[in-house]
Amino acid sequence: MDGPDVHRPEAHEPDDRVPVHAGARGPLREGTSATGQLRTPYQRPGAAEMMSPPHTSHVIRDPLRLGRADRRRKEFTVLLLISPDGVEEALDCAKAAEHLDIVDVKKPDEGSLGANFPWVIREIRDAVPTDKPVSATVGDVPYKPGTVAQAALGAVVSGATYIKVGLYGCTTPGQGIEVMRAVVRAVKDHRPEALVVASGYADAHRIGCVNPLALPDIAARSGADAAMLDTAVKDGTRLFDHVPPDLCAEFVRRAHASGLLAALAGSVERSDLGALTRIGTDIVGVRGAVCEGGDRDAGRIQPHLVAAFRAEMDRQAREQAAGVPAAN
Ligand SMILES: O=C[C@H](O)COP(=O)(O)O
Repeated sequence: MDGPDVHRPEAHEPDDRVPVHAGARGPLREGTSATGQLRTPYQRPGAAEMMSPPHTSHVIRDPLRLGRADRRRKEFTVLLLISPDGVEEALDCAKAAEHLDIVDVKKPDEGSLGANFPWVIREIRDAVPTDKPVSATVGDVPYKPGTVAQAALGAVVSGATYIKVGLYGCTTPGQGIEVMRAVVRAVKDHRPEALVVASGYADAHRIGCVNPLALPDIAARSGADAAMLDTAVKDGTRLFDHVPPDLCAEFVRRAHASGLLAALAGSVERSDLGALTRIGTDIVGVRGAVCEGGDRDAGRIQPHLVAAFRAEMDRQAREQAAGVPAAN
């Protein structure tokens, strides 16, 4: 393929024609967009409003009752998804419930999007306040639509209302769409209001899976509700090391153009929040940054770190809504 080191599908291109790999030539590079639209301001279509109470923070929940300043702030409001590794940490999340929006059940020792046990999802659902949606990862999944659909059903039956699928074993958009269509059917047949999240990996070039910028199209064409990026290899490298801010902005633009929520994660730190807020992501997913010592494996989620993370998110939203250039 000529030009940039990865293929960048157009928003509605039938990607299943294209055997897209991020390839072995390295991460996405800043300024290499083939679209030329990266810095074009996009109109957020109000994707966040598609989530109904209690799925949203109060700012997003009541758009019609907002004043002008609040409406502007809402444009920059990001939902905070925190990933505990089990019931104990979920209880710590519950202590910080006022500062977070979504509790995301995973099993980090089984992978970046490692799936936890159904009974853990259920216990966590019971442990966190009922106005906080519980998300569950189905795993870093293989290209096996039947297997993955059944796992996704397990997650929704267990009480999760966001079902996240990491398309680890899919090497083409066509494979991703096949898996996600099966998941959407399995989940929505059981619980139509549940949200399905198609997740790819910012460091796809390291594992040979589907191009991260193809995720919005995969999500849209399979009937999913959100497109997400995380990192597959948790080795200290971060989202922006692999997909720089301008390409994350393109990811968000494509998701919004298809009426999807956009979610970004991958060893995100407080210092990334300025860029993430400007980009307009709807959800930021975090674990390491709110764990003791910043250690997602050995550390445990600390309520005061969740509060501090949220405080910085709020500061960024306020300052950007006011047009003040934020400090980062
Ligand atoms: O879904 C979010 C992930 O759990 C992010 O974890 P991380 O911040 O440690 O990369």
